Amino acid sequence: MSNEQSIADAETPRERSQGPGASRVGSGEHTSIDISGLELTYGDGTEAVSGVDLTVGDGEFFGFLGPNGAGKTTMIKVLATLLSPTAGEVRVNGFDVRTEPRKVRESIGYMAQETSIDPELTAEENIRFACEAYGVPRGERDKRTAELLDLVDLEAVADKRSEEFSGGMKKRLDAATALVHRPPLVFLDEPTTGLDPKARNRLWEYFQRINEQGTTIFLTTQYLEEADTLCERLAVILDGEIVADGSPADLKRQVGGDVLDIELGDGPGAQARAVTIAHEFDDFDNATVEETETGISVTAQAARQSGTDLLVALRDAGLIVTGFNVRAPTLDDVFLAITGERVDTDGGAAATEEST
Ligand SMILES: Nc1ncnc2c1ncn2[C@@H]1O[C@H](COP(=O)(O)OP(=O)(O)OP(=O)(O)O)[C@@H](O)[C@H]1O
Repeated sequence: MSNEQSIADAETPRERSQGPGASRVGSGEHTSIDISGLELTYGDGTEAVSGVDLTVGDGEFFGFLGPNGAGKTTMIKVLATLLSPTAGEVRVNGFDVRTEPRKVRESIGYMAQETSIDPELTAEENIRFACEAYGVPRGERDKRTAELLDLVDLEAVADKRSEEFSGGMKKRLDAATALVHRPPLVFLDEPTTGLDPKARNRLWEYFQRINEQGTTIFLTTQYLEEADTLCERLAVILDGEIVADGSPADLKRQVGGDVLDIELGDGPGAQARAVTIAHEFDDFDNATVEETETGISVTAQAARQSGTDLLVALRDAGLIVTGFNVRAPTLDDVFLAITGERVDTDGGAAATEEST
């Protein structure tokens, strides 16, 4: 049997936080999320999260990364009280997810992967509906609705049915509905997947604005550029365990050195031979070497100093080097070094934006 609960079970909130930046509720004074020894095993025996310890401070813009199936959505569902932990302690805004789930729900916003807006309703009606569902007092609904339409830049289309909206507009409306009760903490589960860069940028501005106003943000994303731009701190989850935690700059430093990208001319087994030569190279102890589409990529402390020596060694071995570049590591390289795989972002950049 599934241990998943429905957020629709949540009772209408009675107590309400006073808005982004409102004083912290519950016992954890400066901690939005406090997780210790969290385990989540599904009914079929799948261990989706095993032994996670994690703290997210008040007002942080926190990013949670990992390959498909690593356990990101499962973690968000536990934090949003949609799944009950198998073991461990989890407090959200100071409230225990097991014993105080209603208080947790009242104090968070949750933007799931699938938008929850009603296509038959206009933008304004969708926000009003969310105000009702979250128990925003009647006298405040007009002002709150107008504020949110302005915040996500949808005033001009307030009276249009949302089924006519582009993918980016739907996402922005969905984000607005997650905020009607002014939660101090918002979960964004892959909020920009499938959007084109322009639509993505508009959502980024909006997320940055609410974070500047004091809202803590917990974001999962498959776009590492997004995590790099927005997040002050990141954690990487792999097979249900956190394997790295730090600022984007910290994580890049941990990769150890720089990245040397080498392009090779055609030739039988050119890339495989180049990988072997790079591995045999004394200066590149502990280097990460991988084949790329057009050549190889070497991540090593000595990439800058000894890169040309490797190029000479490749030429001496009869390989044709058609180009090379030394650069600082990106989060993509961090991800590769930690998880052994590049992020798969297939299916992204699909929707078109923007008719307004
Ligand atoms: N309802 C379920 N029952 C059983 N196993 C599940 C269930 N939901 C997820 N899983 C498994 O739990 C593991 C973690 O899944 P989860 O969806 O949390 O990963 P994720 O990091 O969010 O991946 P994605 O980026 O693909 O959404 C995977 O092995 C997945 O197959």
